[in-house]
Amino acid sequence: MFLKVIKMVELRYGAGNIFNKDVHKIGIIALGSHLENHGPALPIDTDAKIAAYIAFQASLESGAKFLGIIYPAHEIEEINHGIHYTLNELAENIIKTLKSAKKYLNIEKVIIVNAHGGNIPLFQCLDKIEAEIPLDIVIINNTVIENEGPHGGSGEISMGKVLGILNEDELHNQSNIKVFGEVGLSEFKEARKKDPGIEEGAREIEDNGVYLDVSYGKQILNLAVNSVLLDVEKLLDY
Ligand SMILES: Nc1nc(O)c(N)c(N[C@@H]2O[C@H](COP(=O)(O)O)[C@@H](O)[C@H]2O)n1
Ligand SMILES: [Fe+2]
Repeated sequence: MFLKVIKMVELRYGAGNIFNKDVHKIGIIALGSHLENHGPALPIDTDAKIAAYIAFQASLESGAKFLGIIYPAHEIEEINHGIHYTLNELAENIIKTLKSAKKYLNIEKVIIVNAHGGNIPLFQCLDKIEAEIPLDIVIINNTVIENEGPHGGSGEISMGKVLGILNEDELHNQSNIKVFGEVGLSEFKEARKKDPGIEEGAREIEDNGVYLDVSYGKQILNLAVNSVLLDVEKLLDY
């Protein structure tokens, strides 16, 4: 049997352009959706790429550890525009991932950057997640969802242009909700009845269509990155 000798190494936690040496205890992980329709102009993993951009940018600017991205996503049953999983399966996957971050990277606090509206009910599982992993704190940051407007609408189109994932040749078709009913979640009548936010988003697409505004896209992304940086500063104070 080979004894694995772990050589003790003095790690330079304070090195590099970081907030301070304690940021290494903080992990930032992205959560979106990889498999859902966002109209003809945006890819099916738009939410995942937006979440990953915000999480990675915030980790670069703060020095906190970028923990990658969660694969599964949840969605309410009244909305069927992609492949989604139960809240329990999503929570179990997050617990497994964060346990691994604790074990291998000694992460003590985590910020989950969520960019998919269907994951919002994850809040209900926060106690379960915190109870099952030996971490101090888990924050779920939904800032980008609070500011982006309708599903596949002008906010996501404009962020998509900034990120280079927008197909501009299809922009004129994006608001054709007879064909692409997922835009603005317009075709999901039950969801519109149950959630005034979804109804408002659908009406916006029906009344105003979809437009591209690069500075609007940059503004939403910067707001989201800055809100994650604020969460990092809050966690450093604990
Ligand atoms: N997809 C979704 N599921 C829900 O349960 C929601 N409440 C919402 N909310 C609205 O849709 C936008 C999110 O679209 P993405 O899925 O993030 O692309 C969000 O801005 C709300 O307007 N969405
Ligand atoms: Fe989504």
